Amino acid sequence: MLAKEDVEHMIKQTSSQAQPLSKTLRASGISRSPISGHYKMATVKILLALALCYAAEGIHLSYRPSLHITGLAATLATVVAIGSQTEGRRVTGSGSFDGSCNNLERPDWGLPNTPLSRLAPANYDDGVSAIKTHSNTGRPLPNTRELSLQLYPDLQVIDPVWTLNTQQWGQIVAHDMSLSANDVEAHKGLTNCCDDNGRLTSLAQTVPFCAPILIPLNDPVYPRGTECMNFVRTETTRDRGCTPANVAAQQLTSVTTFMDLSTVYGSSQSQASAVRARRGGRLLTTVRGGREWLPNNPKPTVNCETAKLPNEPCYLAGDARVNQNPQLATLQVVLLREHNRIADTLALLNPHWDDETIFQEARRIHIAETQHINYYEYLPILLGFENMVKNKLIYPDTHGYVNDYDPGVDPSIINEYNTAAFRHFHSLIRGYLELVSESRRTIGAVRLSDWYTRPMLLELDNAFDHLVRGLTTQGQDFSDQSLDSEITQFLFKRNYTYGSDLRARDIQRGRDHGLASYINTRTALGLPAPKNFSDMLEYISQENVAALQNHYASVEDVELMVAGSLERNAPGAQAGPTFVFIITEQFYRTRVGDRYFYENGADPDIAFTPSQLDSIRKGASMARLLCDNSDGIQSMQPRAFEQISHTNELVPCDTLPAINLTLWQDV
Ligand code: HEM
Repeated sequence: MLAKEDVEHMIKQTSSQAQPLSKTLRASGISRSPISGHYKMATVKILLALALCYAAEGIHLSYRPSLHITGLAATLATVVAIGSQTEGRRVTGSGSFDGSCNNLERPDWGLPNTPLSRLAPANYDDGVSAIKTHSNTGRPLPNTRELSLQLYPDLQVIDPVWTLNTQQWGQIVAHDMSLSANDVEAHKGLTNCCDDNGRLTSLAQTVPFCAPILIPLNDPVYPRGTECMNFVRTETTRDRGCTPANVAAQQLTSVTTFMDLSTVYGSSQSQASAVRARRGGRLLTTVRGGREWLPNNPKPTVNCETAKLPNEPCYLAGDARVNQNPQLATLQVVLLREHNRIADTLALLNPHWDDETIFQEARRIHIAETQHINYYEYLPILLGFENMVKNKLIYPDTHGYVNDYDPGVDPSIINEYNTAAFRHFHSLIRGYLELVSESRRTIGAVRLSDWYTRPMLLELDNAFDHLVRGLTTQGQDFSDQSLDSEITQFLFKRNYTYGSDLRARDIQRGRDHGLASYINTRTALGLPAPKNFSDMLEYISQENVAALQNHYASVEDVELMVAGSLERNAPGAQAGPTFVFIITEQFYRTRVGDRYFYENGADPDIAFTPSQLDSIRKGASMARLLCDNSDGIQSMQPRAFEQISHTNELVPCDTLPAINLTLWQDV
C-alpha cells in the first residue's frame, strides 16, 4: 500500500530543477516579451499529483464529483485519502490551505515542501550540493562576515518618502511566499554548529547541515576569541532522496508559494485548524485588556525564548515566524483582526451561513484585499509603477476582470528571488522603532534587539496603536548598501551582548543554496554581463567596484547577493536593475500562475462578481486596513506606505474608502 510520503516522494522526483523565464525581461528598461511554455507532463505525473492533491487536504473524493479520475489516480487518491481525512470540507473560491489543486494540471505546484526553482544553473563546489567555499580560481571565497563589515556599514540614511510600514509589510509579503525548509529564523537553532558563546562545536565538523559563519580574527565588534555564528543549511531535494546522483540539489520551501495569506491561515489543513475558532467563521483570539490578540502559542519556550516573565504573551499564527520582531507581530495582529472583522460583518449580513461558509468567504475577501494592496500599492514602490504596467503585473485602468491566468506558469519561488533579490530590502530596516501618539508626536522609541521574539511589547499600555502609528510615521531606512547594526551585530541577541549578522547570513545562504554568480545570473536573465571589474561601473559605483575587486579574486566569483545589492537603484525603483528584474519575474509568476488571483474572472466558481471586484479595487488600502484593526486610531494618511505630507495629509479613518461588504449579502 502506498503511503502519502511515497506519493510525495514520487512527485518530487518529477519536479523540474530549473525553470525557464516565463517572460524575458529586457535589460535597461526591464521590459518583457512573452516566451515560454506550457509544461506538458506525462500522464503518470498527473495521476500521482492528483492523488497527492486529495490526500494533502484530507478531501473526501465525493466532494469533487466533477473531476474525472480514473484508474491509478483514483486508486491512489482513495488510498491516501483514507488515512489523512479528518473532516469533510469543501474547497471554495479561496483554494486549499496547502495550495494543492490551484493548478488543475499540476496540482502539486505551489505546495509546501516542494523545491524552489532557479533562473540560472546551480553553483555548488562539487556540482551537486557542497556549499561554495572556493572561487573558480581555487582561492577561498571572501569571509561572509568580512564582506558584511566592509560593504554594509550602519550609516543611518533615512528614506525621505516611504514609511517604515513599507519595510515591514515587505516582510509580511516575504513570509507569505517562502520559508526555507528548516529555517525558523529567530529561534535558537536546533542544530548548534556554533554554541551560544561563539565557539565551534563538535557538530560543526560532523553534521553535514553545519556551515557556521567564521568570525575574522580582527573583527572590531565581537570579543576576542569569538569563533563563529551558527548557520544551518537549508534542507534540499537531495536530503530527501529526491534527486538523482548527478543532479544539483534544490532547496525546499515550507510554506505555500501562493500569495494566499498563509501567514494567517497556515500552509496545511492542520495549521489552519489550530488557528480557527470554529464559531462564526472566526479565527481564534485571546482577549487581554479588553482587546483581541493572536492566540497563545502552545510552545512559548521555543517560539518566544527571550520571554522574561511568566505567562508573557507568545503568539500562534499561520506562520512560525510571527513572534520574530514587534512590528511583524503588530501586522500579524492587524491581519488576524481583519479576518474577524470581515467574518463578523458577513455573519450579520447572512445569519443563515454556517461557520465554514463564513470562514471561507472571509478568507477569500481577505486574500483578495491583500493581493490588491500588494500589487497596486506596495510593489509599485519597489519595482516602479511603469515597470509593473509594462510587464503586465498590474492593469491600473481596467474595469472588470483581468483573465491572465496561465496554467503553464509555475508559481514556485525563484531561488534567486528569496535567497538574494528580495533580501536586499533588509537594508530598509530601522534599529529603533518609534512610538507615536495620535497627534503624531514621537513619545518614545524601543530598540529592536530588545524585543526580538518578545511580542509582549504590543500589549503594554497603548503600545499597539503607538507602534502602528510609528510604522506609518517613521521613515524607513533608505534602500542602499547600509544596514542597521541592530541586524548586523545584534540580531536575535537574546540575553547576550551581541547577536548574529543578517547580511553575513544572507550571503552565506546564497552559497548554501548554490546560487549562480552575479555574472552567470545576469547572463541567464539575458542581461549584459560584465567581463571584467571595469564593466561593472555601469551599474555600481567606482568605490564599490574597487571594494569588490579587493575581496574577490576574479570578477566571475562575485556573488549575486553582494553585487546585486551594490547596484545603483533603477529609476523609480528601490533596487538595482538585476534585483528589479528578478523580483518582477517572481511577482509576474505569482500573479499569472495563481488560478485564484482576485482579478481573474475566467471561472465563475472562483470569480468575484464584477461589483465585488470593483469594491475591492476601490476600498482595499493599507490605510483602511490599519485604521479598521487598531484599538483607537482615529486618523491616517490615505497612502499609508508614504509619509505624511501636504499631498498625503491625515484624514479621519471613517472617510477612507472601504470595501462594501453588503455586496456579499445573499439576496
Ligand atoms: C526586522 C525585520 C526583519 C528581520 C529581523 C529579518 C530577518 C530575517 C532572517 C533571520 C532571515 C533568515 C536568514 C537566513 O537565511 O538564515 C530572513 C530571511 C528572509 N527575509 Fe528577512 N527580516 C526582516 C525583514 C525583511 C524584509 C523587510 C524583507 C523583504 C521586503 C525580508 C525578506 C526576506 C526573505 C525573502 C527571506 C528568505 C525567506 C525564506 O525563503 O526563507 N525580510 N529574514
